[in-house]
Formats: sequence, structure tokens, C-alpha cells
Amino acid sequence: KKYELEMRFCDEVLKIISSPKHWAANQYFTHPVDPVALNIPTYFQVVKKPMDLHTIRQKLDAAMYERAKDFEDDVRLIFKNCYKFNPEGDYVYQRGQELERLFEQEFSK
Ligand SMILES: Cc1ccc(Nc2c(-c3ccc(O)cc3)nc3c(C)cccn23)cc1
Repeated sequence: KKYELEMRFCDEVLKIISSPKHWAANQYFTHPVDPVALNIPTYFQVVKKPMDLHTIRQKLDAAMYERAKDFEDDVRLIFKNCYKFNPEGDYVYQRGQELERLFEQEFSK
């Protein structure tokens, strides 16, 4: 019972932070970073564990998270990767901060 409740909470949070309503904040994080498309060939040397919202959706739907904490760790990995690769103050860096604020608000309810 507790497991189902935790996963339902994660599903709700994921729906909110991934929604088109918050496109300005989530647009850079909805799908895996494509280093070829973005012309950032060093990306996979800098970011060892890529993560994105679509991959998290697939893992949640495949019951790959045992606890809400594991879901949280993957979401926070998106922010860590963003802050590691994008220059501080850069436009994408600031979108990451915006999405992190939204996540904190929803995940702490
Ligand atoms: C030369 C350069 C500099 C910065 C970026 N950042 C960036 C990222 C990004 C997202 C998460 C992440 O962990 C790393 C990068 N996604 C984009 C997109 C979709 C369009 C334009 C820039 N984008 C791209 C190219």
C-alpha cells in the first residue's frame, strides 16, 4: 500500500514538472541531451550519468523505482548535469534552477 502511494505521488509530481504549462522551465530537460544535435561533443565526458524527464517517465512506468527517494535522485540528476555542463548564469542553467524550484515546491507537498 505504501509503495503504491509513493509511486502515485511521484507520478503526480512528474506530470506537473513535465507539463506544457511549465514549458519555459522544462523544455531543455524533456528528452535526452543530443550532443550531436547541440554540437557539444564533450557532453558525455563531462556528464557521466545523463538523465531527462522522458527517461524518468519510462522508468516510473516500468516500476524501476523502489522508493520515492530513487525517483527524486533521478530528477535531481537532471539539475546536477545541467549545472555541471552549462555555464553558471547561462540561459539553460537558469531554466534548470527554475525547474528545480518547481520540483522542490511540488515534491515537498
Ligand atoms: C554550446 C551549447 C551550450 C549549452 C547548451 N545547453 C543546452 C542544453 C542542455 C541541457 C541539459 C544539459 O545537462 C546540458 C545541455 N539543451 C539545449 C537545447 C535543447 C538547446 C540549446 C542549448 N541547450 C547547448 C549547447
